[in-house]
Amino acid sequence: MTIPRLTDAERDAALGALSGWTLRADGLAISRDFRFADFSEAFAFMTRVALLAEQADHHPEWSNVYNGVSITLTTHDAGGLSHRDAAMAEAIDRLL
Ligand SMILES: C[C@H](O)[C@H](O)[C@H]1CNC2=NC(N)=NC(=O)C2=N1
Repeated sequence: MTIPRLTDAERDAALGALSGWTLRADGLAISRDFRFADFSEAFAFMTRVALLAEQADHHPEWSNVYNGVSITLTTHDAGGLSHRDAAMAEAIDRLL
């Protein structure tokens, strides 16, 4: 399935509406690092993100070390950022 990439203006608007997310140097992904009290809280968050991802059929690139979770969002089907990344970032932030 082909999904359109955000234009530079759309990307800047999307980033402006998010807090804590940064654009990767190549402009093709956004990332945010999360920190929790302990592993249990971090993994509970990951579980909730996983359920969101399945619902949206849009999946994060992520890693976890103890109480930290790093998430990168990009749209493989678009070869860069799409509205799906912005929507997923907003949905993830609403879990906090
Ligand atoms: C077939 C299925 O809809 C696609 O492969 C979905 C699944 N999850 C996805 N997740 C992400 N991050 N990008 C995609 O392009 C993507 N595509």
